[in-house]
This record gives sequence, C-alpha cells and structure tokens, in this order.
Amino acid sequence: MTRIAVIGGGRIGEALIAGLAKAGHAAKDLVVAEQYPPRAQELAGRYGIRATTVADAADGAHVVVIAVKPADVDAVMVELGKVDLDGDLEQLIVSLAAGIPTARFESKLPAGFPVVRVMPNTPMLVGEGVSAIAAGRYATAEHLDTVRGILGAVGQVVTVPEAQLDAVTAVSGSGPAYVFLVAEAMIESGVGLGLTRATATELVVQTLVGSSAMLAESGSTANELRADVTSPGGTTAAAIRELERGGLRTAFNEALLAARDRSAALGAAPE
Ligand SMILES: NC(=O)C1=CN([C@@H]2O[C@H](COP(=O)(O)OP(=O)(O)OC[C@H]3O[C@@H](n4cnc5c(N)ncnc54)[C@H](O)[C@@H]3O)[C@@H](O)[C@H]2O)C=CC1
Ligand SMILES: O=C(O)[C@@H]1CCC=N1
Repeated sequence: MTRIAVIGGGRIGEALIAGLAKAGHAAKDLVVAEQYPPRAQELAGRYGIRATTVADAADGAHVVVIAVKPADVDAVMVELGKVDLDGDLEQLIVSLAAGIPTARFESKLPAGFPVVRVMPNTPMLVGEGVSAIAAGRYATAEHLDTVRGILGAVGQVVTVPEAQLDAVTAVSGSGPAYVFLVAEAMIESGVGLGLTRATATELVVQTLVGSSAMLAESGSTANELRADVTSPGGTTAAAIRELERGGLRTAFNEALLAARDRSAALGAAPE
C-alpha cells in the first residue's frame, strides 16, 4: 500500500488522515509530522498511526502531503531539504496549501522532483470531499493517478490546470464554510420564529442533506430544483424576494472574488 506522510496535523491534515483511515488505508502506512506535541499524540492515539518529525516522516514515504499553513510551507521545505528524498521510491510531494504554486516547491527540491498541487475540502473527513488536482512541471500522468487514488478514497476528484486552482479554492476549498454559515443563519432564524434550537437544527441539517442529495442525483439543475419549490405567490417566493433584496447573488460574487484573490496573494507572498 502507498506509504503516506502527512506534514501538519491540523484541520485538513486530520480530515485526510480520518478519511483515509475510514476508507481502510492501513495505519502502518500512514505517518504524521505535527510540530505541536500534544496534538501529535492526540492524532497518534486517535488513528493508531506513528507521529514523528518531518524528516523521519518523509524518509521512506511514497507520498509526502504538505498540510501546513501557506506561511509555514517554506520552513517545512527546509526540513525536507535535510532528507535524502529517494528517487527509487518514486516519491511525490502533494501540497494542499492554498495559493502556493508548484514552482515554489520545485525550486526547493532536487531537479525534476514531481509535485502535485491539490485543493481539497473538509468533508473528506466523512468521505464526501471534493478535491481539484493540478500537475506541477515534472508530475506525470502516473503521479496524477496516484493522487487520484488517495483523494478518491475520501471523495470526488477533478483535474484542472494549475492556473484555475485559486478559483477552485474560492468555490470548493472554502465552500463548506459558506454552507455552514447558511446553516447557522437558518437555525438562528428558526429559533427566532419560536422553534427550539434542537428542532430548528434537525430541520435545517436534513434540509441541507436532502437538497444536496437532490442536486447530486436528480439530474436537474439548481435553478430547476429551486423553481420546483417556488409556488407562484407562495411562501418561497416571498422569502427569495427578501434574499435577492439583501443582495445574496452579489454577496456571493464578491465573496468568491475575494477568496480567489486572497489565494493568489498567498502564493505571491515573499519567500
Ligand atoms: N481547513 C480547510 O478547510 C482547508 C485547508 N487547506 C490548506 O491546508 C493547509 C492547512 O490548513 P489547516 O489544516 O486549516 O491549518 P491548521 O493550522 O489547522 O493546521 C496546520 C498544522 O500544521 C502544523 N505545523 C505547522 N508547521 C509545522 C511544521 N514545520 N512541522 C509540522 N507541523 C507543522 C501546525 O501545528 C498545525 O497543527 C493550509 O495550507 C490551507 O491552505 C486546503 C483546503 C481546505
Ligand atoms: O481558509 C483558507 O485559507 C483555507 C483554504 C481553503 C479553505 N481553508
């Protein structure tokens, strides 16, 4: 089985580890390097995996997944520079860091070293993630297949040119947060209308689950499904009029532009 080292055991690192563990990836073939010792021990205990240093984790791993904040990537690359990255193992660097171009990694790695950049999202924790992957200059179709195999175990995978990854980050990388914000707002409004928090939460969560299943399975577009709920002169029309008046579409346009630009800015940060 592919030996995977996850560098950075934070939210997305754990989502990947948990999703892979749930998908049956053997614990002995997963290792984490997390700089904060209590967190490292927590992950080791929770998933039965080894927690160690960056260099030790990378040494002997087939795939080294970088899951630290963009600002910490360079420090990790310095640590990786101390390892004899072994071409015989066909090692591969997979970066989950928002914004950081593959060229930045390639410039710090031995010549020709393959790098694949990925934008995942946290629903991979429950096997329902979506990741976009893009090949760096030296990554082959086989390397992309390896990454598809890993991320395919925890959700859907799409392949895009690297130039589109900032847009992907705005849509699906950050996307779960928009959905959770909508859920929060709907629950609060339900409570405001007199429902108990427990009832409002149950209604909202299942409404999101059911609506998502329809979007995924019905073959209808979002626009068609919305129209089906919207009886002329009815309750939904009254609600949607207020959402449009509140500038929902403009707010989403501006929000995704801001996220896309922030991703690009993270990549342009001085080394
Ligand atoms: N949270 C999310 O939904 C998503 C995050 N990402 C990307 O994943 C990366 C990580 O994000 P989060 O997990 O949210 O951040 P986080 O802050 O929760 O986790 C980062 C972890 O890396 C550890 N770390 C930092 N430097 C280290 C080093 N030198 N050696 C070992 N461990 C080190 C930190 O202690 C921390 O536990 C970021 O680059 C982000 O852009 C991508 C998609 C979604
Ligand atoms: O907020 C962030 O920067 C990361 C990247 C996508 C989701 N979380």
